[in-house]
Amino acid sequence: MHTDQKPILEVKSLSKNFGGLRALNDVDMHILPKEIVALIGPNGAGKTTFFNCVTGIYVPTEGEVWAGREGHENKKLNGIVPHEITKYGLARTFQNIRLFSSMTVLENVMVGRHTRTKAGIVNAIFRGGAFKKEEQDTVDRGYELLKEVGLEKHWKDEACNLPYGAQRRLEIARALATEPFLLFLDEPAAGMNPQETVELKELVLRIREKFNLSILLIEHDMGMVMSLSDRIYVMEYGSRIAAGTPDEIRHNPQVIRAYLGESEDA
Ligand SMILES: Nc1ncnc2c1ncn2[C@@H]1O[C@H](COP(=O)(O)OP(=O)(O)OP(=O)(O)O)[C@@H](O)[C@H]1O
Repeated sequence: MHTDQKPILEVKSLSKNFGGLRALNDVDMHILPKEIVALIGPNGAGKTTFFNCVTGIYVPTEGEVWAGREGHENKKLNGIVPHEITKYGLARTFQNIRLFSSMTVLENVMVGRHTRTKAGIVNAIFRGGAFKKEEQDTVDRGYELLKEVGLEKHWKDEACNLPYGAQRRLEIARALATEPFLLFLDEPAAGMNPQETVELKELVLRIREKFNLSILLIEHDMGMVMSLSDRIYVMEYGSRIAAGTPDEIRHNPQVIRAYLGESEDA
Protein backbone atom coordinates (compact mmCIF):
# COMPACT_ATOMS: atom_id res chain seq x y z
CA MET A 1 0.00 0.00 0.00
CA HIS A 2 1.31 3.49 -0.84
CA THR A 3 0.42 6.18 1.64
CA ASP A 4 0.26 8.81 -1.12
CA GLN A 5 -2.72 7.04 -2.70
CA LYS A 6 -6.03 8.89 -2.66
CA PRO A 7 -8.36 7.27 -0.12
CA ILE A 8 -11.55 5.98 -1.75
CA LEU A 9 -13.35 6.67 1.55
CA GLU A 10 -12.68 9.49 4.01
CA VAL A 11 -14.82 9.81 7.10
CA LYS A 12 -14.24 12.94 9.15
CA SER A 13 -15.40 13.43 12.75
CA LEU A 14 -18.56 11.38 12.32
CA SER A 15 -21.01 11.52 15.21
CA LYS A 16 -24.55 10.22 15.69
CA ASN A 17 -26.87 10.88 18.60
CA PHE A 18 -30.03 8.90 19.34
CA GLY A 19 -31.80 11.20 21.79
CA GLY A 20 -29.44 11.39 24.73
CA LEU A 21 -27.27 8.48 23.54
CA ARG A 22 -24.10 9.31 21.60
CA ALA A 23 -23.83 6.13 19.52
CA LEU A 24 -20.95 7.53 17.43
CA ASN A 25 -18.49 10.05 18.76
CA ASP A 26 -16.12 11.92 16.44
CA VAL A 27 -14.97 8.93 14.40
CA ASP A 28 -12.36 9.32 11.62
CA MET A 29 -11.57 6.64 9.07
CA HIS A 30 -10.00 6.31 5.65
CA ILE A 31 -9.78 3.38 3.26
CA LEU A 32 -7.31 3.08 0.38
CA PRO A 33 -7.90 1.36 -2.97
CA LYS A 34 -8.10 -2.43 -2.58
CA GLU A 35 -7.67 -2.34 1.18
CA ILE A 36 -9.54 -4.80 3.38
CA VAL A 37 -10.32 -2.95 6.60
CA ALA A 38 -12.10 -4.37 9.64
CA LEU A 39 -14.21 -2.43 12.11
CA ILE A 40 -14.31 -4.25 15.43
CA GLY A 41 -15.44 -3.57 18.98
CA PRO A 42 -17.66 -4.98 21.70
CA ASN A 43 -21.44 -5.25 21.25
CA GLY A 44 -23.08 -1.84 21.14
CA ALA A 45 -19.81 -0.05 20.27
CA GLY A 46 -21.45 1.75 17.33
CA LYS A 47 -20.17 -0.30 14.37
CA THR A 48 -23.52 -0.80 12.63
CA THR A 49 -24.43 2.83 13.33
CA PHE A 50 -21.20 3.79 11.55
CA PHE A 51 -22.17 1.66 8.50
CA ASN A 52 -25.66 3.16 8.52
CA CYS A 53 -24.33 6.72 8.61
CA VAL A 54 -21.86 6.11 5.78
CA THR A 55 -24.37 4.32 3.53
CA GLY A 56 -27.07 6.96 3.96
CA ILE A 57 -29.50 4.99 6.13
CA TYR A 58 -28.95 7.38 9.04
CA VAL A 59 -28.20 11.09 8.76
CA PRO A 60 -25.11 11.78 10.88
CA THR A 61 -25.51 14.36 13.65
CA GLU A 62 -22.08 15.77 12.78
CA GLY A 63 -19.21 14.99 10.44
CA GLU A 64 -18.57 14.34 6.78
CA VAL A 65 -18.33 11.32 4.49
CA TRP A 66 -16.36 11.63 1.24
CA ALA A 67 -15.87 8.84 -1.29
CA GLY A 68 -14.97 8.24 -4.92
CA ARG A 69 -13.64 5.64 -7.32
CA GLU A 70 -9.91 5.42 -7.93
CA GLY A 71 -8.92 8.07 -10.47
CA HIS A 72 -11.94 10.25 -9.62
CA GLU A 73 -12.37 13.11 -7.16
CA ASN A 74 -14.07 12.20 -3.90
CA LYS A 75 -17.59 13.52 -3.47
CA LYS A 76 -19.38 14.44 -0.24
CA LEU A 77 -22.05 11.84 0.48
CA ASN A 78 -23.85 13.52 3.39
CA GLY A 79 -27.55 13.89 2.61
CA ILE A 80 -27.56 11.41 -0.28
CA VAL A 81 -30.23 8.69 -0.02
CA PRO A 82 -29.19 5.00 0.24
CA HIS A 83 -30.11 3.90 -3.31
CA GLU A 84 -28.17 6.83 -4.79
CA ILE A 85 -25.18 5.89 -2.63
CA THR A 86 -25.43 2.32 -3.97
CA LYS A 87 -25.53 3.69 -7.50
CA TYR A 88 -22.49 5.81 -6.74
CA GLY A 89 -20.56 2.63 -5.90
CA LEU A 90 -20.97 1.78 -2.22
CA ALA A 91 -22.74 -1.54 -1.67
CA ARG A 92 -23.45 -3.47 1.51
CA THR A 93 -24.75 -6.59 3.15
CA PHE A 94 -26.71 -6.61 6.38
CA GLN A 95 -26.21 -8.14 9.81
CA ASN A 96 -29.73 -9.57 9.60
CA ILE A 97 -29.83 -10.98 6.08
CA ARG A 98 -32.17 -8.96 3.86
CA LEU A 99 -32.88 -11.05 0.80
CA PHE A 100 -36.15 -11.08 -1.12
CA SER A 101 -37.06 -14.43 0.36
CA SER A 102 -39.82 -15.48 -2.07
CA MET A 103 -37.76 -14.57 -5.15
CA THR A 104 -35.35 -17.05 -6.69
CA VAL A 105 -31.63 -16.91 -6.04
CA LEU A 106 -31.00 -15.52 -9.55
CA GLU A 107 -33.76 -12.89 -9.25
CA ASN A 108 -32.17 -11.61 -6.05
CA VAL A 109 -28.92 -10.93 -7.89
CA MET A 110 -30.81 -9.37 -10.80
CA VAL A 111 -32.38 -6.86 -8.41
CA GLY A 112 -28.85 -5.68 -7.56
CA ARG A 113 -27.98 -5.48 -11.26
CA HIS A 114 -30.94 -3.22 -12.02
CA THR A 115 -29.16 -0.41 -10.19
CA ARG A 116 -26.95 -0.29 -13.30
CA THR A 117 -29.39 -1.00 -16.16
CA LYS A 118 -31.61 1.44 -17.99
CA ALA A 119 -34.58 -0.90 -17.82
CA GLY A 120 -34.83 -0.74 -14.06
CA ILE A 121 -36.75 -3.02 -11.83
CA VAL A 122 -40.24 -2.00 -13.04
CA ASN A 123 -39.54 -2.96 -16.65
CA ALA A 124 -37.86 -6.12 -15.46
CA ILE A 125 -41.04 -7.16 -13.73
CA PHE A 126 -43.36 -6.26 -16.63
CA ARG A 127 -40.94 -7.59 -19.26
CA GLY A 128 -41.12 -4.59 -21.61
CA GLY A 129 -40.11 -5.78 -25.11
CA ALA A 130 -37.57 -3.04 -25.79
CA PHE A 131 -35.51 -4.17 -22.86
CA LYS A 132 -35.16 -7.86 -23.76
CA LYS A 133 -31.49 -7.66 -24.73
CA GLU A 134 -30.55 -5.75 -21.63
CA GLU A 135 -32.60 -8.21 -19.61
CA GLN A 136 -30.70 -11.16 -21.11
CA ASP A 137 -27.43 -9.45 -20.17
CA THR A 138 -28.75 -9.02 -16.64
CA VAL A 139 -29.58 -12.72 -16.45
CA ASP A 140 -26.15 -13.72 -17.84
CA ARG A 141 -24.31 -11.37 -15.53
CA GLY A 142 -26.37 -12.55 -12.54
CA TYR A 143 -25.52 -16.15 -13.35
CA GLU A 144 -21.81 -15.28 -13.59
CA LEU A 145 -21.94 -13.69 -10.15
CA LEU A 146 -23.70 -16.76 -8.75
CA LYS A 147 -20.81 -18.83 -10.09
CA GLU A 148 -18.42 -16.47 -8.35
CA VAL A 149 -20.02 -17.21 -4.96
CA GLY A 150 -20.62 -20.91 -5.73
CA LEU A 151 -24.42 -20.77 -5.96
CA GLU A 152 -25.06 -21.30 -9.68
CA LYS A 153 -26.63 -24.72 -9.13
CA HIS A 154 -29.24 -23.08 -6.90
CA TRP A 155 -30.26 -20.36 -9.36
CA LYS A 156 -33.95 -21.38 -9.47
CA ASP A 157 -34.34 -22.10 -5.75
CA GLU A 158 -36.25 -19.71 -3.57
CA ALA A 159 -33.75 -17.63 -1.59
CA CYS A 160 -35.42 -18.54 1.71
CA ASN A 161 -34.67 -22.24 1.13
CA LEU A 162 -30.89 -21.76 1.01
CA PRO A 163 -28.84 -22.68 4.06
CA TYR A 164 -27.76 -19.72 6.15
CA GLY A 165 -24.15 -19.53 4.94
CA ALA A 166 -25.33 -19.64 1.32
CA GLN A 167 -27.78 -16.79 1.96
CA ARG A 168 -24.86 -14.69 3.20
CA ARG A 169 -22.94 -15.46 -0.02
CA LEU A 170 -26.02 -14.58 -2.06
CA GLU A 171 -26.18 -11.19 -0.34
CA ILE A 172 -22.56 -10.65 -1.41
CA ALA A 173 -23.42 -11.58 -5.03
CA ARG A 174 -26.35 -9.14 -5.01
CA ALA A 175 -24.09 -6.39 -3.66
CA LEU A 176 -21.48 -7.16 -6.37
CA ALA A 177 -24.17 -6.87 -9.04
CA THR A 178 -24.38 -3.13 -8.30
CA GLU A 179 -20.72 -2.81 -9.42
CA PRO A 180 -19.35 -1.19 -6.27
CA PHE A 181 -15.85 0.12 -5.66
CA LEU A 182 -16.40 -0.18 -1.91
CA LEU A 183 -18.18 -3.10 -0.29
CA PHE A 184 -19.45 -3.07 3.30
CA LEU A 185 -19.94 -6.48 4.92
CA ASP A 186 -21.82 -6.48 8.23
CA GLU A 187 -20.83 -9.64 10.12
CA PRO A 188 -20.47 -11.84 7.03
CA ALA A 189 -19.26 -14.87 9.04
CA ALA A 190 -22.09 -14.76 11.60
CA GLY A 191 -23.76 -18.18 11.86
CA MET A 192 -21.20 -19.86 9.61
CA ASN A 193 -19.35 -23.05 10.56
CA PRO A 194 -15.50 -23.06 10.46
CA GLN A 195 -15.38 -24.53 6.94
CA GLU A 196 -17.84 -21.92 5.61
CA THR A 197 -15.79 -19.19 7.30
CA VAL A 198 -12.61 -20.35 5.53
CA GLU A 199 -14.49 -20.35 2.20
CA LEU A 200 -15.86 -16.88 2.94
CA LYS A 201 -12.36 -15.58 3.58
CA GLU A 202 -11.20 -17.00 0.24
CA LEU A 203 -14.23 -15.45 -1.44
CA VAL A 204 -13.50 -12.00 0.02
CA LEU A 205 -9.86 -12.16 -1.14
CA ARG A 206 -10.92 -13.36 -4.60
CA ILE A 207 -13.54 -10.67 -5.19
CA ARG A 208 -11.17 -7.95 -4.00
CA GLU A 209 -8.79 -8.91 -6.81
CA LYS A 210 -11.36 -9.67 -9.47
CA PHE A 211 -13.49 -6.57 -8.98
CA ASN A 212 -10.76 -4.20 -7.77
CA LEU A 213 -12.67 -3.65 -4.55
CA SER A 214 -12.02 -2.04 -1.21
CA ILE A 215 -13.81 -3.83 1.59
CA LEU A 216 -14.88 -2.70 5.05
CA LEU A 217 -16.15 -5.44 7.30
CA ILE A 218 -17.66 -5.63 10.74
CA GLU A 219 -16.82 -9.02 12.18
CA HIS A 220 -16.69 -10.70 15.58
CA ASP A 221 -14.69 -13.74 14.36
CA MET A 222 -11.22 -12.58 15.41
CA GLY A 223 -9.43 -15.34 13.50
CA MET A 224 -11.01 -14.07 10.30
CA VAL A 225 -10.40 -10.39 11.14
CA MET A 226 -6.73 -10.91 11.99
CA SER A 227 -5.92 -13.05 8.97
CA LEU A 228 -7.93 -11.10 6.38
CA SER A 229 -7.49 -7.41 7.22
CA ASP A 230 -4.84 -5.00 6.01
CA ARG A 231 -5.83 -2.61 8.79
CA ILE A 232 -8.25 -2.62 11.71
CA TYR A 233 -10.23 0.12 13.47
CA VAL A 234 -11.42 -0.56 17.00
CA MET A 235 -14.43 1.13 18.58
CA GLU A 236 -15.74 1.23 22.13
CA TYR A 237 -18.74 3.22 23.41
CA GLY A 238 -19.08 5.06 20.09
CA SER A 239 -15.46 6.24 19.92
CA ARG A 240 -12.49 5.01 17.95
CA ILE A 241 -9.98 3.69 20.47
CA ALA A 242 -7.35 2.26 18.11
CA ALA A 243 -6.34 1.87 14.46
CA GLY A 244 -3.51 -0.14 12.95
CA THR A 245 -2.29 -3.34 11.42
CA PRO A 246 -3.51 -6.66 12.88
CA ASP A 247 -0.23 -6.98 14.78
CA GLU A 248 -0.48 -3.49 16.27
CA ILE A 249 -4.09 -4.09 17.29
CA ARG A 250 -3.35 -7.48 18.83
CA HIS A 251 -0.81 -5.91 21.19
CA ASN A 252 -2.67 -2.66 21.96
CA PRO A 253 -3.36 -2.50 25.73
CA GLN A 254 -6.55 -0.41 25.29
CA VAL A 255 -7.95 -2.97 22.85
CA ILE A 256 -7.09 -5.87 25.13
CA ARG A 257 -8.83 -4.09 28.01
CA ALA A 258 -11.95 -3.36 25.92
CA TYR A 259 -12.24 -7.03 24.97
CA LEU A 260 -11.43 -8.51 28.36
CA GLY A 261 -14.02 -6.22 29.91
CA GLU A 262 -16.92 -7.47 27.78
CA SER A 263 -19.27 -10.37 28.42
CA GLU A 264 -18.37 -13.76 27.02
CA ASP A 265 -21.16 -13.98 24.46
CA ALA A 266 -19.87 -10.92 22.54
N1 LIG B 1 -32.05 3.38 15.75
C1 LIG B 1 -31.56 3.46 16.99
N2 LIG B 1 -32.21 4.15 17.96
C2 LIG B 1 -31.70 4.24 19.20
N3 LIG B 1 -30.54 3.69 19.60
C3 LIG B 1 -29.85 2.99 18.69
C4 LIG B 1 -30.31 2.84 17.34
N4 LIG B 1 -29.40 2.09 16.66
C5 LIG B 1 -28.43 1.80 17.54
N5 LIG B 1 -28.69 2.34 18.75
C6 LIG B 1 -27.84 2.25 19.94
O1 LIG B 1 -26.56 2.75 19.58
C7 LIG B 1 -25.52 1.98 20.20
C8 LIG B 1 -24.62 1.41 19.14
O2 LIG B 1 -25.33 0.36 18.47
P1 LIG B 1 -24.75 -0.40 17.20
O3 LIG B 1 -25.80 -1.35 16.74
O4 LIG B 1 -24.22 0.59 16.23
O5 LIG B 1 -23.53 -1.20 17.85
P2 LIG B 1 -22.65 -2.37 17.21
O6 LIG B 1 -21.25 -2.04 17.54
O7 LIG B 1 -22.98 -2.54 15.78
O8 LIG B 1 -23.12 -3.63 18.07
P3 LIG B 1 -23.22 -5.20 17.65
O9 LIG B 1 -21.82 -5.69 17.57
O10 LIG B 1 -23.95 -5.78 18.82
O11 LIG B 1 -23.98 -5.27 16.38
C9 LIG B 1 -26.23 0.93 21.06
O12 LIG B 1 -26.32 1.43 22.37
C10 LIG B 1 -27.59 0.83 20.43
O13 LIG B 1 -28.55 0.42 21.37
